[in-house]
Amino acid sequence: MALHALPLPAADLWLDPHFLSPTLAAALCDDLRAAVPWEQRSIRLFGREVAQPRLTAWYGDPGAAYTYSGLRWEPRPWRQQLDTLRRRVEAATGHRFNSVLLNLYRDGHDSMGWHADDEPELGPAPTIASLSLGATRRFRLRPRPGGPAAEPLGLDLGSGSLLLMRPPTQAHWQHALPKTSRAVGPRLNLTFRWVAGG
Ligand SMILES: O=C(O)CCC(=O)C(=O)O
Ligand SMILES: [Fe+2]
Repeated sequence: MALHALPLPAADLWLDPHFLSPTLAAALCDDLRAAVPWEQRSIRLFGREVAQPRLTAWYGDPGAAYTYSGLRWEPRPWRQQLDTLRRRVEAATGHRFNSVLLNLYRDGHDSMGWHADDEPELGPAPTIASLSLGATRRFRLRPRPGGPAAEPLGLDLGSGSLLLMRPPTQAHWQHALPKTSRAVGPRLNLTFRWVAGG
């Protein structure tokens, strides 16, 4: 029940595989899947609208608006249970967060491509706390072009795990949640963030 440091050069990465109990994690996963107004957003890719291969939702303090893949997102007001989770994550990490992006990966076809969370709203040194619920999926990290001469890393993020990415992780590494051909159930991921102006 504590974060431990993962040895990765030019990064500051911490993992608690058992941040939430399996029972609480499963209950939260079921409840959020049912209660959140999930949307499938599109991103503009080479001038074409492409549906994201996952469902998303965005909650936060008033004014914590965020531009994600060229889209401006106004946050929904905190659900009680998300606010409670935020407070727990803040206590465990020692960082403050004013918003959370929820991703629902319905099955192994849903995914997230390689990226770094380095949008201007996140400031020069973003800290991101990532809570996973439901099916275990492999989260991958690789050095950014010109980044450290280091091997890519794969982390199996299980239900109730908390991953903390502190600076300079986003500056030197990219991450992704690849598709899998394994039969997997739904996975929910919550990334708590601090958005400037919120
Ligand atoms: O689903 C995950 O574990 C990663 C999500 C992520 O990278 C993001 O929301 O920026
Ligand atoms: Fe990310």
